[in-house]
Amino acid sequence: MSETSPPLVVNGLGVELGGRKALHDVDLRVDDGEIVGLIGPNGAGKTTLLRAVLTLVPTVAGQITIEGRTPAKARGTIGYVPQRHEFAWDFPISVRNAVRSALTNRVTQGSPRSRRRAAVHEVVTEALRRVDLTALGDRPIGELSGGQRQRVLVARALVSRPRLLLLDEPFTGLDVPTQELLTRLFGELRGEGRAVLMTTHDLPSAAAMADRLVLLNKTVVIAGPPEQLREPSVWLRAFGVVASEQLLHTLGVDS
Ligand SMILES: Nc1ncnc2c1ncn2[C@@H]1O[C@H](COP(=O)(O)OP(=O)(O)OP(=O)(O)O)[C@@H](O)[C@H]1O
Repeated sequence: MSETSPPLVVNGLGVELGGRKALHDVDLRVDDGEIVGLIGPNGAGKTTLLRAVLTLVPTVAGQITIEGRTPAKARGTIGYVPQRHEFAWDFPISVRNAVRSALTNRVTQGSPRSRRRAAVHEVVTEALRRVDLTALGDRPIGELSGGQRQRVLVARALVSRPRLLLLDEPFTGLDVPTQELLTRLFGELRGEGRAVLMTTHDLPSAAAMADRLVLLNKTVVIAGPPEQLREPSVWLRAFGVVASEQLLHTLGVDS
């Protein structure tokens, strides 16, 4: 791993799915200690972009570099929070074991053999603590609420202490206390120098917490700090609509 190469650089990325262009000419960069909000309408390609970084979909053009390496070489080093419905919640496993199963050897390989069990216990306990799930460690994952499930997914992403985190709609369907817990946690991760790329439909939260917003509609329409994106036409273009007072109202952008 190169500490000097950025956590994520995407250049001229193209992806085709089912014979149609899902993404074209996408340029994007996420730096250490930065939260980037990936925003766009349904079908804009937000999840596809995350999946391309994870090598879960093939690319047809461009390059992706993760800490200076190809996605194939960087596999297993990225923290990924998929959408909740993508996880097998009916698998008979406890919360603690669900988090432990996401742990890559990289984290404990520096520990002597005799210490390895204790090292695993420590990192799993720490991940559970950070998402406030310590009390539910023995609970079968199938018995969890939606908010608790989301916190399991975040703990799974954190347990290997990745430099780059990809979060796919982490706030969808959460109550306010859980949203606040995750917002606080993502802020802490930024403070630790981690890089976070997060898709969301929660535009006000994204504008409040992200250092930069990337408006995507098959390609990057515009990117910048939230305060620089106050021009209504930018949002209307990104969302492919002519005028939407409600959209602008949601965003707090003056029409
Ligand atoms: N496996 C697939 N085969 C064919 N087309 C696909 C596949 N997966 C996604 N697509 C298409 O690719 C486009 C981008 O989808 P994607 O899920 O990346 O969008 P998104 O921005 O995440 O949308 P949403 O906000 O609805 O989650 C859509 O038109 C979608 O129908």
